[in-house]
Amino acid sequence: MARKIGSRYTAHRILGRGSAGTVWLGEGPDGPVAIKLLREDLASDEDLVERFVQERSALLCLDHPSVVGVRDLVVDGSDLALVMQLVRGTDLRTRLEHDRRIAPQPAVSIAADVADGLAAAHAAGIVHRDVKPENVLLDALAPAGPGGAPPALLTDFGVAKLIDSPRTTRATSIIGTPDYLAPEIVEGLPPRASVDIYALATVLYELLAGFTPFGGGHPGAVLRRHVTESVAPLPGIPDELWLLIHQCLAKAPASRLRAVEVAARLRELLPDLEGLPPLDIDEQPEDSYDSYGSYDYGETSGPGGEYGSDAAYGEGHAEARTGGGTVPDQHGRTAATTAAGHGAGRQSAGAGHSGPGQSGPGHPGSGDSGSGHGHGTAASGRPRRAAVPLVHGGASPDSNRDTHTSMRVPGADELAGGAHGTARAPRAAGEPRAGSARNPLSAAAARRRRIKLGAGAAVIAAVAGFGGWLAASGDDGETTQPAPAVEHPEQP
Ligand SMILES: Nc1ncnc2c1ncn2[C@@H]1O[C@H](COP(=O)(O)OP(=O)(O)OP(=O)(O)O)[C@@H](O)[C@H]1O
Repeated sequence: MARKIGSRYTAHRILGRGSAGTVWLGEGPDGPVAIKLLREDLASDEDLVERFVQERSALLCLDHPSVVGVRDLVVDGSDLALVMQLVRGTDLRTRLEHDRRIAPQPAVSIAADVADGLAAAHAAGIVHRDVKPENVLLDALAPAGPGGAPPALLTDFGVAKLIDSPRTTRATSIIGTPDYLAPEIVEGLPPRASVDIYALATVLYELLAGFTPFGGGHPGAVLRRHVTESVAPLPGIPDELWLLIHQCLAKAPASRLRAVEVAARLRELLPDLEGLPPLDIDEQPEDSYDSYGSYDYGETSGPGGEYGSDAAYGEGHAEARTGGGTVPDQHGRTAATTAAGHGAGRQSAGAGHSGPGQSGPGHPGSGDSGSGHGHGTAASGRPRRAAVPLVHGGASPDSNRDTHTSMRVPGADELAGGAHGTARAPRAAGEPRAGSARNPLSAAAARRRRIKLGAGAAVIAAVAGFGGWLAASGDDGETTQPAPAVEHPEQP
């Protein structure tokens, strides 16, 4: 059923739903558009409406082929709407869930497009802060690029921050998508352009591997891994490509490349990746993951359940996010909004991309930990990462696709309790698990495994502390205004 949005737009039918609202196929004076109609509770938030209007010019000025253009912002009675360029296609999450893994050449082509979009945004002083497959749209009508990849466009600039309301924002809070959060955000530093690079590298890794490098299990465990764990090379990945991903996943923001460099380097790699099949990686959950005391998101309870409780998240102000719509599957991610941090100038705990125990770039297979990923799965019957339900009303029963979550930023001592220097090592399909009786390297591997289990015990203790860390916050953080939506990123 059609409805008017302001005086100039008509919304015809729902294209999909996200955490912030519903996206409609609409019509404006210049033709078809996509209209993101924000949730009523957001639209009735005066502070948010004010920020929405303040952001208007910044959002409207970003004009790039790899960025979904914002055409208009409409404030009309109880309607608050973002009018966008209509992209006819699908989002990258849907594609990934269908294909599970994407071959190197099209994956790199998609990532290069996103890097181009980020480069334009960063040059304009805008940090996205929510780079993830859901926010990458694939244009099915435009001519395909290398490896048949459709052109990719980054969307939702500034939206995550807009809905990050002041009353829920504390200097000590993290509000975000755990899988894609850069370590410095976990440590409470303000997000700079380099957080987008880290998230983009995470997305590229995920396209190639079928899972994110540090994801899986309890969100607290995911955050800890960003700070304390290194990532081992994906089996079979071309060295140059791994080098690039590894550099962009550096713990120290300054060690990461700038978006413009990432785009150029990715495009340079494209010819050599032609014809390569998707990586052959075993992504079954591994029992070693249990040593982290972690949980599969898919096993979390529904609204009001274990992870939906205020106690589990301390501050109890998580916002409901709705999902569903045209994207049929359920995910366990939350938008990467974050409170403006504090203590600028602090070093990342895991500073330096060649920290202790971290696998060096360009050494495929050198990771030595058997720690698994515990990842959920797509429509294939494998367990899935479902959402961490954090509902303050408004989420429909089938809409656990995305949530906002909020946690207290851990102290240095809390982070130091983690498994420093471990490298998560994905296995090639069919390769025996490290330390198993079938593994020809079993003596050394078994020794490492014992060490790992010892570390695991320490981690269980640390995670217990981490749980307290999650539960203990609430009144200790001073209430702050969120950082301005348009930032002036310090280029790494
Ligand atoms: N400009 C657009 N053109 C066409 N379809 C769009 C456009 N923007 C969003 N969509 C579709 O609308 C749906 C919801 O998008 P939305 O941005 O609200 O949520 P999301 O990004 O999937 O999740 P979240 O906002 O919770 O992170 C998605 O399926 C997306 O593919």
